[in-house]
Amino acid sequence: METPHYHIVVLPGDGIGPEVTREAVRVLEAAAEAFGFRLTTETHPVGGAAIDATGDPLPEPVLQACLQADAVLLGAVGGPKWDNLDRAQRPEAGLLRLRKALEAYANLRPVQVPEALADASPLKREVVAGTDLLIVRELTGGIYFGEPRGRNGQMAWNTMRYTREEVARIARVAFEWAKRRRGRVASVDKANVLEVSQLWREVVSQVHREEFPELELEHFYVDNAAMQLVRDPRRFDVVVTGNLFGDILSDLAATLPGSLGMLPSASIGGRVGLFEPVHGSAPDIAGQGKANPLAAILSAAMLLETLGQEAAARAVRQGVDAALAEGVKTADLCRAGETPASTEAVGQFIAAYVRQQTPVAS
Ligand SMILES: NC(=O)C1=CN([C@@H]2O[C@H](COP(=O)(O)OP(=O)(O)OC[C@H]3O[C@@H](n4cnc5c(N)ncnc54)[C@H](O)[C@@H]3O)[C@@H](O)[C@H]2O)C=CC1
Ligand SMILES: CC(C)CC(=O)C(=O)O
Ligand SMILES: [Mg+2]
Repeated sequence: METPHYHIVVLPGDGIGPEVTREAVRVLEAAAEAFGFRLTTETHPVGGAAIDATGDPLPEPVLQACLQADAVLLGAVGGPKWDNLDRAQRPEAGLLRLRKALEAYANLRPVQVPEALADASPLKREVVAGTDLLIVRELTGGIYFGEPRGRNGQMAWNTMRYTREEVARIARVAFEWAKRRRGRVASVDKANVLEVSQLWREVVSQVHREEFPELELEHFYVDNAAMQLVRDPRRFDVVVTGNLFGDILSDLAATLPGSLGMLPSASIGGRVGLFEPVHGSAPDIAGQGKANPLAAILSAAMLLETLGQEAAARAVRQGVDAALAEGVKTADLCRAGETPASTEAVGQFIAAYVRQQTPVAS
């Protein structure tokens, strides 16, 4: 059989983006070696780095490279240096344009609390231990993209807008994942106030009734969902919600494993998937070798899975578990008295672990 070959575009971005992406690429290269596939990478600037190089946060050649790749691995964009630019010129605008151009409308954000992290959470161990939920966030619609938008001297305005089709397709993604998991979907909206949420609720209910009646569906208002997520996270299996609510709830959910540095994501829907940690560029710790690379490494595991390299993805996840079990972890996960490992040391540990794995004979 011909050796599979994957071409990955790597967009390190800004702040800790390059630091965590370097470790994710190290682990991907180890996986290719151990599991017998070919991996080539091509690295481009995005966000602030691209603004500095070209004046544009998503230069056209970078976008074209992404559209032609097998997958895109991104670090994070943004930082104080670019905070005073007009909205459309900011690093974040480049990322939003990339998501839209890739038609990556479904953002999958798994949140798990492995045993080794139950004490890293600011919440009680008995509340968080064993949490295993999946946030399915709509990524190319809602208030981040709605028109009209703008500002004048006296006011500013944005539009939260969803079509029936946009809601139905993200609802289907959530129900399909629930089928493969524990069969429960929680849909989050603000239907007691917003028309757009009333439509959201109506369409999610219709997709449930007509296409997935065997699954369980609950509706939550977003304020209550935020409270329930920290009060009793294990009640959730799949959580489906819009762009803004999903953005906020996923950072909130990072308190469950104890750090934003633990949450990976996959953004899918178009031909090319985009894989990136949930966190941002963390300017407060950039350049210090402190950043937790696990969110980026787990995003690389999601990339491998999406490309059909399930065994390699499993080995990467086991490598992450092994690092945590052995206490090879960055400062954000350490309790008093524990010695933190550097970003690089964590990546090296997991790459070495993956290299030792023997693929299952096919
Ligand atoms: N996908 C992306 O590229 C995103 C970019 N941003 C941008 O990032 C910049 C900073 O935004 P913030 O609100 O500070 O959010 P942030 O996610 O960068 O940081 C929030 C807090 O979490 C910590 N943190 C984040 N990732 C970490 C990691 N891997 N290891 C250890 N600690 C970690 C940071 O040190 C900070 O205290 C802004 O310009 C923002 O627009 C924010 C979120 C997503
Ligand atoms: C455009 C990004 C900065 C939005 C964000 O925080 C995210 O996607 O998690
Ligand atoms: Mg966010």
